[in-house]
Amino acid sequence: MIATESLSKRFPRVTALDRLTMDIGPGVTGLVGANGAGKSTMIKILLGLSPATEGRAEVLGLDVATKGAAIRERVGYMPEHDCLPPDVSATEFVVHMARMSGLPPTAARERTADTLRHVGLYEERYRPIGGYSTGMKQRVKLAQALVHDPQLVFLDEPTNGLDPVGRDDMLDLIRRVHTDFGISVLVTSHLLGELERTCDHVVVIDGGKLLRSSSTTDFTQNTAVLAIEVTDSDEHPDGTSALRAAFEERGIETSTGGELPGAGHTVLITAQGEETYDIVRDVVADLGLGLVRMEQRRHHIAEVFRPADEPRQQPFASAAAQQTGGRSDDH
Ligand SMILES: Nc1ncnc2c1ncn2[C@@H]1O[C@H](COP(=O)(O)OP(=O)(O)OP(=O)(O)O)[C@@H](O)[C@H]1O
Repeated sequence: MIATESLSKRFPRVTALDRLTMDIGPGVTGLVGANGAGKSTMIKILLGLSPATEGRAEVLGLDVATKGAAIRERVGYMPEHDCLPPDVSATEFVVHMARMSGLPPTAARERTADTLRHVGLYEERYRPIGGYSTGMKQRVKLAQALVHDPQLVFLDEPTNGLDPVGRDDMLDLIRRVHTDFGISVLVTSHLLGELERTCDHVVVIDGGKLLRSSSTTDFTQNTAVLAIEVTDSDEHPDGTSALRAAFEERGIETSTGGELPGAGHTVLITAQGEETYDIVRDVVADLGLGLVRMEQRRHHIAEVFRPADEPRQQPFASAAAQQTGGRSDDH
């Protein structure tokens, strides 16, 4: 779908993209990087709106240097910043964008109604956009990117400014753009964590350079940590503590499951090999407890780039910012 080869973009004072080579297939792909990493610059080059300084890129097999108009016919674009006219309704605006894309009047109206229904704006579609919430405005921007039924959409920071619930809704919507309509998606974010459940593939850039390009499952490989949850019993009213004590007696270090709800009932141990599973089975049986869950923990994408001993190299927003949906330099 997208291929770049040694792509660079130099502004007088800054190199926004530095010899970046990548290959992106169909599906939902996340382009992740801190603010200023070069994400928006990449999208503008891929749309043929801004020329690269060197290197080349193709979108849907079309050269960005010479086929910009043909690319924009086939690709939808949701820009990062607010760009909506306040005095017109979502219907008027999206119909206008559909007409600009070349749809005849009737088709434009029909596609607009369908698309606004899909993004969850059907009820409010005749109200002026100026009175919309941030989440509703983001949906209008998404609708205008989809209205001409593109093969691919570029979504630039679509969760920007949304609260955690609004972000989850938007991420679900993005996933459905692909599953319901077969449209491939390139979505940018400065929050690694939010792309984990949305994207099939993640490309990470920092300072205009490619840090990593992998499928999401490669990022989230199994760890050696086993999470175990047991029932309580009459003999052991606190089954979790009894289990921890039994492991410690056998020289197996334990910890609890972290901050998540219910984590206090989860015991974590490090698997040394297949025999660890037998040990767990025997320990739980000896205590007369019920085994509720035993599973291998998976990495979270953000952990891959947040090694505990190298916090200064972590190029992305802090975990706290990820949880609150905040960003340090909103603009
Ligand atoms: N037209 C321009 N002229 C000069 N410098 C620019 C221009 N556009 C972008 N830059 C610089 O290029 C670098 C990459 O910017 P870009 O907007 O692509 O980053 P980004 O990853 O999209 O971040 P953000 O989410 O903050 O927009 C930044 O240092 C930015 O200041």
